[in-house]
Amino acid sequence: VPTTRDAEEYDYVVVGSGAGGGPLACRLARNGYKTLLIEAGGNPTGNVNVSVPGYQAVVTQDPTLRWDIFVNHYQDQNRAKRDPKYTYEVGPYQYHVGPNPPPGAKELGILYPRASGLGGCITHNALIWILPHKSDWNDIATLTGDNSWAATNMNQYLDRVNEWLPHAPTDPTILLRDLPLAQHLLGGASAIGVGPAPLDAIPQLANLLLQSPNNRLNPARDSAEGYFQIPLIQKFGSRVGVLEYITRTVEEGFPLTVQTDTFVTKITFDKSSEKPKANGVEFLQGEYLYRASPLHRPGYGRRGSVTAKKEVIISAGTFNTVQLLKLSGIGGKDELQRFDIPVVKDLPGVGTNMMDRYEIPVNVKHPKDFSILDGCTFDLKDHDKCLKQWQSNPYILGARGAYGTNGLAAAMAKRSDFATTSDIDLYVFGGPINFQGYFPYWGDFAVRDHQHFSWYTLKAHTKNHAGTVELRSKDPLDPPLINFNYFDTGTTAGGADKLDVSAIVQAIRMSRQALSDYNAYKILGGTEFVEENPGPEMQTDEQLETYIKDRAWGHHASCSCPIGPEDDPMAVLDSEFRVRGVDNLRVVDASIFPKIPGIFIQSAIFMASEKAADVIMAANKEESQ
Ligand SMILES: Cc1cc2nc3c(=O)[nH]c(=O)nc-3n(C[C@H](O)[C@H](O)[C@H](O)COP(=O)(O)OP(=O)(O)OC[C@H]3O[C@@H](n4cnc5c(N)ncnc54)[C@H](O)[C@@H]3O)c2cc1C
Repeated sequence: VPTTRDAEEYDYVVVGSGAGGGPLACRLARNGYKTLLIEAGGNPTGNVNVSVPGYQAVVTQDPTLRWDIFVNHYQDQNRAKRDPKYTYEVGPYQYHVGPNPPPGAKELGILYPRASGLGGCITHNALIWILPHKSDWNDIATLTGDNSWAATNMNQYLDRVNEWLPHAPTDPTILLRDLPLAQHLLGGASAIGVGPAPLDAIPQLANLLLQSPNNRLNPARDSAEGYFQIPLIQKFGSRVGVLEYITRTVEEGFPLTVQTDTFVTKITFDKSSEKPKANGVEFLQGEYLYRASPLHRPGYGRRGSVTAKKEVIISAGTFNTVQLLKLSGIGGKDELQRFDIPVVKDLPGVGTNMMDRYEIPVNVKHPKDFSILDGCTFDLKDHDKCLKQWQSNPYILGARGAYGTNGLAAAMAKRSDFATTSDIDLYVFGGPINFQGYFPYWGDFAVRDHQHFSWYTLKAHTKNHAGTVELRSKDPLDPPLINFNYFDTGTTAGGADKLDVSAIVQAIRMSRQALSDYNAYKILGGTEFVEENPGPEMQTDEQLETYIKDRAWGHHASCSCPIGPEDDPMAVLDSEFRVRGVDNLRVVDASIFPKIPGIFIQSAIFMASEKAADVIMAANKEESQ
């Protein structure tokens, strides 16, 4: 394959167009810098799967977007197999989930959904928009001594995000037309201590659901317990995010070049001076090149490379940024030498410190369907009446029906008894789905019938930071080896694992309280239900801890290239996103955080991305003076 060097010269080359890279590339271009945004995936503009909030689960199955990445929650595969989501490969991109695999099936682990396409995981995520806590930023300022990370200063970056990102809660009337669903939501309100009297329940619930979990005017917002409807990244009930911002930036004529279907394989360095200087990237061009894509075909891809006059910025996400740095010679030297990769900079922290949240459901089943889902087939086919309704009412949110929501109707926010700061650390979402975590075709499973309701917990401010991302091979198209090292196999100092699991036990008990309080609103006519998971037999702390440790999952992987202080040998980045020990190379994505931020992570990444743009432009101005 001939090697071509791109004739164009760009100021900045940004690799990866998700939450980190997309907004950054747009901001640089909008300030006049010639920017190249390189994205491994294609351009999903016009893909209805992406636009419909109600498809948030099934879009993760879209073969044109998805990367099937499998991870280990536990390295001990026998322990890992206690999770019914444990998956085996039985043929190319064909899977067996759960026990009793057929002979010859290959162990894979637990599916970790990732999207590859313009907009990254923002094109397939659950749309939930919850702002970080002040402590997330103040802790970085304290750790690094760089006060520009202080929460008071970070506020301006939220304002910048708000310039391009629409977000709003769903119209509560969509939810409240289904009285048994409303009955469950009232149970949740009651469990968190704000349940209205049964006779006045619906108008009061509507009022409760108008409250925002993001109220910036409330100084006590970070520790405020309560009951909220969930803001989504959407406009008139359609997903709007990074993809649209990138498209607009190009259409408006800013100097942004977007190169999709281009997989970056290596960062190149000028090694003529003592400190290596990043000066470009090498790539392969073609669709679905990464082996994690179910549409991958072996043996193609056109080689190329491009130069960056000023800087290269890596935003390939928590797993792929690590892989790319290591393949380019930046990582722990022992690992690099094992794969015969010349060491550019020995940085042992690359691919360590990885964090995630823990999530777990309580699922119940009713004998009758939830009426909000009548006619919803979640399959993009002509018979999908909910899709018709969504398509016929493009400008009236309340008229778009169930697909104008992401299916997670409301959440209880709580500070657990095991939190070590004043911030809330539990979000417990309720919705008419059977959500049990991620495995191949989990989206189809979650909506296969319309009789399930789940209270599903997201544990924030988790303490485990023992996750790692390591090379599996020297081949850039091979997904890396990802170990989260959950609970007692991870961070245990100070009883960290126990604090995490105990908070989740408390959340399960709160979910059950909500299910019990459902009965106080029988006036709304909901039927009885059966608890399927964890199941009524699971009552003691020990039983619930086992259920959690066996089945918990996460989807906010982060912190694998952490910012840190100069004297910390495991810090990968300085407080200005610069990779230590080399010039002209930064990282801007979910991997940069020293600690996992907030409750939902996209808002924190967007804000960091806007900050990075500021920092990069300021450095450039300084240099040219
Ligand atoms: C199923 C799911 C639901 C979620 N729901 C929510 C939610 O509701 N709210 C929330 O706040 N967060 C949510 N998240 C998390 C959030 O979407 C991610 O944390 C965030 O998108 C990560 O941003 P990033 O920039 O680090 O990486 P990504 O968004 O993953 O972007 C990385 C991009 O880099 C590209 N890339 C990778 N390697 C290369 C390479 N070598 N060359 C070129 N390009 C490359 C990828 O194709 C991808 O487009 C969800 C995540 C998942 C998986």
